[in-house]
Amino acid sequence: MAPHDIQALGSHRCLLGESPLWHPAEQCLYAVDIPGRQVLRWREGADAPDAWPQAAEPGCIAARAGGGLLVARRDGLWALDTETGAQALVSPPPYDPARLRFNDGKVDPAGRLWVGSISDAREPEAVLYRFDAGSFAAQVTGLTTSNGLAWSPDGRRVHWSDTKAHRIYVADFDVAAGALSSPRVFAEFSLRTPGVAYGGRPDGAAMDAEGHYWAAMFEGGCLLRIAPTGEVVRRIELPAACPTMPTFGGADLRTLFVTTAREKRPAEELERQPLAGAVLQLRVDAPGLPAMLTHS
Ligand SMILES: O=C1O[C@H](CS(=O)(=O)O)[C@@H](O)[C@H](O)[C@H]1O
Repeated sequence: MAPHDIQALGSHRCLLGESPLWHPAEQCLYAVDIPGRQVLRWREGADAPDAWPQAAEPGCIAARAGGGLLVARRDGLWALDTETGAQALVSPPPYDPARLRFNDGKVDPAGRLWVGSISDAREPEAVLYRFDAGSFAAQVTGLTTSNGLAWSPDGRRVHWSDTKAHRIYVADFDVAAGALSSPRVFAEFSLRTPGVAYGGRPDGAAMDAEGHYWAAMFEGGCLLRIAPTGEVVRRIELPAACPTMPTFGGADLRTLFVTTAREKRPAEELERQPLAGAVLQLRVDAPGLPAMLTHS
């Protein structure tokens, strides 16, 4: 694949794909379809993914050190045995599932799962949690759509976003303690303004080995590569208006896989953008950081 030759991974289309994960031990791609209520896995060369139906919307997944996945669903945190298909509740949710569900999540450099929630009514009642030793501890409150988690290559800075607020934040991170401090705005984007072209809002993200943060811009139809200073240094246009999250994969971690959404998009847009809902793939120069495994 030439640079910026953007293709769909097979013919599968998600309603709202999210949480792409290149499994470092299995060398294959996983993702979720949130409203489609499925965990998906693409094996090398397969057109259609394997699918594990879920009883509630899965917001994100993480690879477990002992094998299988953790699935953060509206109704709690679940273990999924990808060999047998068995599912077991690990923890109930730390919120009211009638109003919130889990959204973006990622494993920190010490193997703890961090996962945030999203408010169905898009009120600022969502929280970013750390899950460790069997319990959730709130780390950031007052969010609307917790998203965009990514650690710097040295593990000393953590980033997250609030999609509705159009902001990405950064904080110092103490790996041993699993604690963030000095949160500040990393990058911010214009809200929708009548008469002005809309650039989208920051959704899921991935970090490359050079310490640049890649943000999917929901309704902006692009990926942004953002330097550690917060400056946007590159923009890659995508053939889908609603990318939701990138992740680095392939043997050299230089293939960027990007989940996208087609749910609730206008019919004329879907006609113009037949790849909406696909997992997109493109080659990039700087490799990404491998996904961490969780010990939970
Ligand atoms: O449900 C979701 O939607 C949001 C986009 S928005 O909050 O509706 O603008 C997306 O960012 C999120 O990742 C997804 O889970």
